[in-house]
Amino acid sequence: MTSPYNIFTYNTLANLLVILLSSSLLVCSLLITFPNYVSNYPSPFFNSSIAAALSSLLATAAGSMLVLMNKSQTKDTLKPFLAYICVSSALAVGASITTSLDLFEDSPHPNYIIEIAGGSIFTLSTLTLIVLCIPSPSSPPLPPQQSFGSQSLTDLSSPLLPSSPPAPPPPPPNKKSRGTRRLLSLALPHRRYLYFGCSALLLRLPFSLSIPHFVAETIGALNDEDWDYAYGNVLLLVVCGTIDACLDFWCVYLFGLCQLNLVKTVRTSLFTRILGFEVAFFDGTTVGDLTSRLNSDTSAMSSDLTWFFRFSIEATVRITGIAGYMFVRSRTLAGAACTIIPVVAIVNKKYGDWLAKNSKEVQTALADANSVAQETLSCARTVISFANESSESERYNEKIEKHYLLNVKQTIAQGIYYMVVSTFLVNTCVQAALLYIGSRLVESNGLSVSVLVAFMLYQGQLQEYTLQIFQSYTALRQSSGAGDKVFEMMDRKIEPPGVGDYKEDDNDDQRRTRLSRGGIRPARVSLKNVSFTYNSRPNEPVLRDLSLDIEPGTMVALVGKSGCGKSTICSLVERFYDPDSGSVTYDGEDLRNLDVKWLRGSIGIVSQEPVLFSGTIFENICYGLKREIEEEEVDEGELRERVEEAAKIANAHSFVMGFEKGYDTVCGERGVSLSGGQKQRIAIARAIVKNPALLLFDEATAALDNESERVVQEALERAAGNATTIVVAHRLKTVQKADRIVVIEEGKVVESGSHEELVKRGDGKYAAMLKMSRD
Ligand SMILES: Nc1ncnc2c1ncn2[C@@H]1O[C@H](COP(=O)(O)OP(=O)(O)OP(=O)(O)O)[C@@H](O)[C@H]1O
Repeated sequence: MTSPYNIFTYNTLANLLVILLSSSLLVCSLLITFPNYVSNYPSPFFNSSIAAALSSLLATAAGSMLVLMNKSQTKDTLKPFLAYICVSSALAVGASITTSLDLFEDSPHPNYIIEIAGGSIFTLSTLTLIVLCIPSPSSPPLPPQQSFGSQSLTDLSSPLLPSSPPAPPPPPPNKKSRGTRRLLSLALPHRRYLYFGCSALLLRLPFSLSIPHFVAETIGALNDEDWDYAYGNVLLLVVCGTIDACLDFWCVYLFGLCQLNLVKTVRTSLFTRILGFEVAFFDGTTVGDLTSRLNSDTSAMSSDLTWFFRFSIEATVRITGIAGYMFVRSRTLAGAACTIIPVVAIVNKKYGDWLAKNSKEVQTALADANSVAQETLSCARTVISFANESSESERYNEKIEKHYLLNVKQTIAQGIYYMVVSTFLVNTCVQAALLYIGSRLVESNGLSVSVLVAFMLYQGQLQEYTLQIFQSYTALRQSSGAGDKVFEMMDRKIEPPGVGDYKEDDNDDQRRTRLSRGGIRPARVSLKNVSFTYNSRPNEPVLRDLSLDIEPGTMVALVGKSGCGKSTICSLVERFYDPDSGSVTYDGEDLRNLDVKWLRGSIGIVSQEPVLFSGTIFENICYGLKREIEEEEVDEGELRERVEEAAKIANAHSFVMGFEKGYDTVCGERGVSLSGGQKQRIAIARAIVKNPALLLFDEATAALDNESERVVQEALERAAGNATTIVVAHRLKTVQKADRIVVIEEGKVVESGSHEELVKRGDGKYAAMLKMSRD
């Protein structure tokens, strides 16, 4: 194993060596260039020495940047150095070719092909070097399972599940580059749009690039009073411009399509992932936060990513083409036009890093504001009834103000960036320098006016696309800021009771056959020496060494003071949480060995506040048969029959038929258009329509008035007919028919027996509770 000390020495030496070499090259080139320029002596080495000077200047700047950026000394930092040395050599080759071209300068047929090749190598090398400098030097490869690659949607989350045996912990990643690389890999499944988009782009570029040339040629022809040539160029401009415009549609459409698909994929995979999280995760996360992740973060990360591909490709091709054209027409002016590139690279790198950090904060602030809005709007009735509208508005304003201030900061930074880079450096300095050098060349008859005009037009484009290539990088960093938050959630380890952690083992088929529908039912449920504490309150144990055995087909009622742990027992039976010690078994099998989806599918639950979905009554009852419907196990007629049968047992059929649209009546969001008792009866129908082996009624009648309670209680008793039933109840009169009543106190079973047995005891806890409730 290489010691960190060795790597450090190697990296530092490599950097120093490269800087030393390129600096000497720079000094030599300047020594040749300046005397030539000052004396205006037309040396054959004049232009090429400028190129050599520039390339070595770039090499020096890039080398220094690498040293500055090389903070983490990992093995991967070697890669950019090797690439850097290769690119530096390419620069030197480019410069030498350009130099050798001057030897042909006096020949009657200058070799333009070699000139173009020399210029292109120079430009491409420069761009490659800068692009290489931009990412952080240490970018450890993604472990294969974390790369999205061409994986399917479900595959996106599957690698993140705990595996058996547990994988060794991954090495600490470089978050910055990992996020960006992972973001880029997201586009891979949609690469066909990118391929076609890029083809359309490459096809249109020659037409698009030729336009300034025709403009310059027309102006030159007007100057020479060559009218036919001028009109011919105008015609060519119109033809090329029209073709360019038609192909532009396909570029916008295909890249846009890629973006839409990207957003869709990220959203659905994130949504699936979130639904797989364990219940404890939802205890500590607000809905607003999650919707923010799903809406703004996913669209922020995807929108810039697609345009990154488009603009970086377009800009690279345009820059190469323009630089090639410039080097053919005047290498001196071309060299001057390219000097700005490394400066823009450095400024952009700094700006991009800052923007990524700030954009993460902006997204967090927006998520906070969303949480408040979501919470307030979902409890609008309560807010209004307490006349707290203004204080809630104030709370939202505070959060949105923070978001606003962060955006103001970003806008100021944006303003400074455009002022310095775009307006001052590019528009002012470079234009003035080119006009000055160009005028000197025109004065000494080294250049025609039409070439200078073409240069001025092309240099505008050159600078614009140079900026664009860096801005697309900046946008990528910005989207990776939002992407980090999405990936954080994607990578979040699912704790055991989540639905996403299920791993089949050899015994599963056996178990499922034994326990599947038609197998043992109703179910037998046992809790053996169960102790449990919620993670969010580690110092407050809820259940303490609790044991409870529930015979198949019996109804067991859990009673006790508020907060003694009754609902927690139901949550453990549903495997929303795992006990800290002891075990919960279902037909003798520890819940941890069962497919959690299958387990929950065999349990029907009715809680105190049933949540109905916004669809029709029929759809709400069918919700309990989702799997069967998806797998086409029930046909439409059978479905109607089962729904009506369940509704009849739940005492819901008659009131549903009283509605004008019957089962097609819309429940409204969260069932607002139904009364509490009606909602509860729909919820009972929903729970029993799947014919569950175990029914959990968690204070199902607690919120109802006497009449509704009676109807619902009747429904519950009828529904309990075929299943093992656990009833949690406050009102003792609702549990008197239970086979067994279990009294819980401080997380322990303190008494158990039928109503009659417990009453007979006289001095027991139940008898006392009963007496109190009658008083
Ligand atoms: N998600 C949670 N996170 C942390 N603590 C919780 C959570 N749910 C319940 N608790 C705490 O656990 C204890 C038992 O709660 P549980 O809901 O099981 O009581 P309960 O007997 O059903 O009460 P009630 O009859 O009032 O519904 C309480 O102190 C409660 O505050």
